Amino acid sequence: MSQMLSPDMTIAAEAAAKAKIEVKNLNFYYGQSKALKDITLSLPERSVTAFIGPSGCGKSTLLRVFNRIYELYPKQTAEGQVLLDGQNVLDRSQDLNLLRTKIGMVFQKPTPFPMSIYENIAFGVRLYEKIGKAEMDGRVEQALKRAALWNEVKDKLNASGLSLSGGQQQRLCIARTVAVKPEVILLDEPASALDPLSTAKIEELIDELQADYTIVIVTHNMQQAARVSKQTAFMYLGELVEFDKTEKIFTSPREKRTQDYITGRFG
Ligand SMILES: Nc1ncnc2c1ncn2[C@@H]1O[C@H](COP(=O)(O)OP(=O)(O)OP(=O)(O)O)[C@@H](O)[C@H]1O
Repeated sequence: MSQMLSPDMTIAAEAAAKAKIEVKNLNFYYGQSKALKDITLSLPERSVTAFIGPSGCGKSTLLRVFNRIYELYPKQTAEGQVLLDGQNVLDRSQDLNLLRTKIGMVFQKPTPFPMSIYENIAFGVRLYEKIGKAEMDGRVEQALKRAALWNEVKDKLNASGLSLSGGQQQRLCIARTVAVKPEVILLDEPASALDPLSTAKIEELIDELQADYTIVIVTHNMQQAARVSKQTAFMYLGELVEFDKTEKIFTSPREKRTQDYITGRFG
């Protein structure tokens, strides 16, 4: 007979069992300069985690380690482990193309390709899969619907992606990311270049996407972190100061530095 667990124990057991990404003793260097110091944290699956902290504390650096995008630049090195479903993505043998299909990324400034709305999505899919026209049409439609953009663009799929508004362009970038069926989506300040209405749409979208994806968002905006995330990591000078449920971080943080930051005493 199975043993009954109290609700609290069940939640704790589930949280422990479903880590999607586990970071262990991670250090990161720009040349000789150490930008991340012994970071250890575990990000639960199908949930939104926010990274907050003052400018230069290492939020974007940590995000960029997850899909090894830093390797596009010379003299940037990571030490330690980043486990994706238990596999260390920092292993030399890791297939980087495969890793980047599993872990998609959306940047601060919308970066649509200079091609049609349709092609913005199809282009990425073709890099990884060979599929026919009908299936591609379906994939493009599905991705645009997932990014809450379909109704606004369905009659102009051949128009340039660059003809869209900033907020629409950012949702196109999210559609492009979703279309290759990732497991994790990294968002680096995805709404900081957008107006309040577009920001609200992106936040709504993040809330919906967490049903299917593990999401990590870097944001300067503490209200945004509080609105969209379940867990929040507060970083300072390359260290992870505190990582906890978002509600706890914003109402009763353990560390004085977190308290000072969220109450606006520095940052
Ligand atoms: N390409 C680079 N070369 C050298 N140092 C860098 C580089 N990019 C970032 N750094 C340094 O690494 C540290 C962490 O930067 P990072 O961009 O990760 O911080 P952040 O918290 O995301 O900041 P912001 O909120 O301003 O984007 C900073 O001291 C920064 O100056």
